[in-house]
Amino acid sequence: MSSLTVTGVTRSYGGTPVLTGVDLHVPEGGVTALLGPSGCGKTTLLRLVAGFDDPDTGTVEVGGRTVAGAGRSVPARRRRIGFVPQEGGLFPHLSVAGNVSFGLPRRQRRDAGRVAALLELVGLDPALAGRAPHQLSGGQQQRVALARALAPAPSLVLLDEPFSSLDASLREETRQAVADALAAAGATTVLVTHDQAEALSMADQVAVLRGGRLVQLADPRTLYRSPRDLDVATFVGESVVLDADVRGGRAHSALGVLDLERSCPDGPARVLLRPEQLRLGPPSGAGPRARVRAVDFYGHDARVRLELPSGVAFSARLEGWDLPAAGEDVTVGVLGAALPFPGDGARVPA
Ligand SMILES: Nc1ncnc2c1ncn2[C@@H]1O[C@H](COP(=O)(O)OP(=O)(O)OP(=O)(O)O)[C@@H](O)[C@H]1O
Repeated sequence: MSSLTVTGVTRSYGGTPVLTGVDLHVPEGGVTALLGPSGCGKTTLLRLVAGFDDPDTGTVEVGGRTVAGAGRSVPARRRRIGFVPQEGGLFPHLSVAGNVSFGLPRRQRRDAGRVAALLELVGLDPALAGRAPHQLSGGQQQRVALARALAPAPSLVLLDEPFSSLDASLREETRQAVADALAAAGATTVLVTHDQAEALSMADQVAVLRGGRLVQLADPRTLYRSPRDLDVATFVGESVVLDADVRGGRAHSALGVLDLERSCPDGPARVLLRPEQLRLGPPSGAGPRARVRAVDFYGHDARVRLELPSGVAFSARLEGWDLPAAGEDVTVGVLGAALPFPGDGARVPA
C-alpha cells in the first residue's frame, strides 16, 4: 500500500474551473473521505487520481511516484489502483469468482483459494463464488466489487459513493463490512461521499471540498468540533447558530452567557452549538424559556424544535425517553462551550 499526494491540482472543462489548486495528502494505510455537496468536484478529483483524466496543472503522486503532471501521465491500468464505482460495475456475464479474479494474472485466476480468501475478507460466504451478480443483493454486489478491487493488491483503493444505491439498513451493514475489509487489508483508501455521517464514521481524515477547492482537511472529531467556517459547520452536522456579543471571553446570546471553545475578539460574532449540547428543563427551571414547536421522533433519539419568545428558532437533539410534547414550555440549558466566529462567521478564524 502507498500514500497519495495531490499537489496544486487544477482542472477546467470548457473554461469553467472544476478543481482549483487542490493539495491533499493521504497517508499510507488510512481512509480519507472526500466530502462535499453535489458538483463540488469530488468525482473529478478521483478520476484524476485513477488516471481516467489528466489535470491541467499540478501533480499526483502514488507512493512517491509521479503518475500525473510534470509532463507524465501513467495509464490507468499501470497505476495499480483499485476502483469501486457507485453501483459496483460487476460484469453481468461472469460469476462472482470470475469477477473477483478478473484483474489477477491469468495463472492466478483459477486459484479458488485466493477467491475464497478475498470473499471472506469482505465478509461474504465463499459458497457464493458460483453465483451470478444478479443473484446477489445490492450490498453483496458492492462487497464483490471491493473484493475485485483488492484482488491484485493495489497501491490505493478508490471508492466512488459506493453505498449510495443501497437502502438505509443495508447501507449501514455494508459500510461496516467494507470498513473492516479495508482495515484488514491495510488498504490506503479514498472514499468519495456526500454523506457526512458516512465520512465521519468511516474515515481517519475528511477532506471537505467546496466549489472545487479543499476547504478543510481534518480528523472527524476536529472537523465536527472545530469546523473552519459556518458553511463547513452546517455541512458536517446539525447546527445551532446564534448571533452573539462577545465580551471578556464570553458570548452573550439568546441562550444566555456562553463559554467559548477558543478566544475571540470582543464585538459581534456568531456562535455555533451542536443540538446535542442543549438540555431541556421544566418551565420553572434556570435558563431562557422556549416553546416546543414540534418533535421529530427517531426511536433512539429525537429532534425537538424550539422557539424563543423573540422568534429565534433552533433544535435540540435528545435521547428518545422522556420527551416534551409540542406546545409545552421548557427552559434551555447549554452543555459545554460554544465555538465563536467573529463578525458574520463567514471569515475563516485565525
Ligand atoms: N467531462 C466533463 N465535461 C464538462 N464538465 C464536467 C465534466 N466532468 C465534470 N464536469 C462538471 O464538473 C463539476 C464537478 O463534477 P463532479 O462530478 O466532479 O462533482 P461531484 O462533487 O462528484 O458531484 P456529485 O456528488 O453530484 O457526483 C460539475 O459541474 C460537472 O458538471
